[in-house]
Amino acid sequence: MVLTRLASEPKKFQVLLGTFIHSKSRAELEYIHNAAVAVDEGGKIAAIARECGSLTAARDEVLKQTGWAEGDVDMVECGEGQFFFPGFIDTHVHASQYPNVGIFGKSTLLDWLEKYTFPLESSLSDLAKARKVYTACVRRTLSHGTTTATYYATVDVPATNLLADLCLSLGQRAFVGRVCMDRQEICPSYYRDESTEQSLHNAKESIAHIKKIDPSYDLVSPILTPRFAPSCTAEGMNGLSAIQKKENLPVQTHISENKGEIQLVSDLYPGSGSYANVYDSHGLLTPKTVLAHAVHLTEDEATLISSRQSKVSHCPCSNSSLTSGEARVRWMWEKGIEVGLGTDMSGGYSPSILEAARQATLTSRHLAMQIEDEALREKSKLTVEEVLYLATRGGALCLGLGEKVGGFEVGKQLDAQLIGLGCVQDDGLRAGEGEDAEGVDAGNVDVFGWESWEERIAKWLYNGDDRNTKRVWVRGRLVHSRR
Ligand SMILES: O=c1[nH]c(=O)c2nc[nH]c2[nH]1
Ligand SMILES: [Zn+2]
Repeated sequence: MVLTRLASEPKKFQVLLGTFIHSKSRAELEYIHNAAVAVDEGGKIAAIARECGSLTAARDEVLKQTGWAEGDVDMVECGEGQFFFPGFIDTHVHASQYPNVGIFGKSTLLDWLEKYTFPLESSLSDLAKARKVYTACVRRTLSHGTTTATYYATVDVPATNLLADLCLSLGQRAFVGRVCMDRQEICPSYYRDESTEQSLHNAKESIAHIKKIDPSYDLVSPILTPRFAPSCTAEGMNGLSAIQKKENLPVQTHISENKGEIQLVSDLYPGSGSYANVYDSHGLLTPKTVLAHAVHLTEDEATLISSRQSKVSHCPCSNSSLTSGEARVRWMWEKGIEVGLGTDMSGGYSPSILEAARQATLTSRHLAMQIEDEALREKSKLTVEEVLYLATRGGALCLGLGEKVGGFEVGKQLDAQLIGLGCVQDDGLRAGEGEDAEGVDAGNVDVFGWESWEERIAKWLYNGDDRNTKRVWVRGRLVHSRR
């Protein structure tokens, strides 16, 4: 089958034809074959025709349902070995740290911040440099299928606003956070807010900018971003909580990533009882709060976080790179906490949520190896289906986007990726020898033709990369194409 190019002047409507795969539940993927998804001019899914026997029948059915004339529609058809998958959701990523991916040596969190991270972030007050870094970051993450990213920018307001502008123009759904660091004795003198008052003022400035460029926060939303408890004062956190309540905004921060960090929090907030209590007593544990890492949470902290309906971003690449530890996803699920995935660049070494999903399975296996009881050990391992849920619907729920994105349903927006795997022919070569049918390198995944769909997905998870991400759409707009 031939994949139709989108015309440079897109038509009003689109119909995607082929196989659609998405999470039905945490445990189960749904495979919808011979299907058509109709997308309206606003990027919303208007109709779906499922299991029609052939793509022609699916196309006819969806045109009948919508009443659209064929001439008004751009058709996008899966090629051999291709399928549509929901766009990935990165619930925790530092756009400002993108140039440092892979550069962490043997450091752990607190020395890594001092040595690698604060100097880079502070240098992005140079707007030309910020433009270069942020453009590369947004383009790179889009190319890996990340349709929604929850970004930390820096303390600098103009650079943060620039990141929001770029997300809007490049078409990535994003939460953009100006980083609050108002605790003078902890934050480096060259990289911090001048005062608590200034910190809150700057947070509001960034919110006002985003409101101006995207008044309904349709694509880009501000997110309140106290860096982590050690870098913020009590007054600063209380002030952010007041803004949160007034504006009903999301919040992101870090929690319990590293033992030295936890000790620092306990020293700075004596009598608080726990790291989670520090945020809670300053009004920052809300249903719209995403807490990154949560590696060393206690039972009581998990119970508190669950009772506040706050969410957790699991960042396995980062937790391994900075030797922070292993977050217990299934334990958090059992506590009733919603969990998504974060790349946490550049604590994490990769811009890819597929890589984060892969590492989530491996981290769960490292946890399993510490369990004596065989049944419990098996249960603790995360499955392919579960980590792909974390990467899509789980992330959407963490960000309050569960009704908008994360799967293929009528009424949701089309945030999706077209995945192509390499099809091995009878001579052992792939079409075009080393290239797929489109003349583009199909990457590491060789499909021999006898694999079930479940096996193809497992091969994609464990060996896939951005070469398999052929097209990416956000709100129906084509935002990345490998051609
Ligand atoms: O992984 C992390 N990355 C950061 O930039 C950071 N700041 C505080 N705590 C952090 N953890
Ligand atoms: Zn982080």
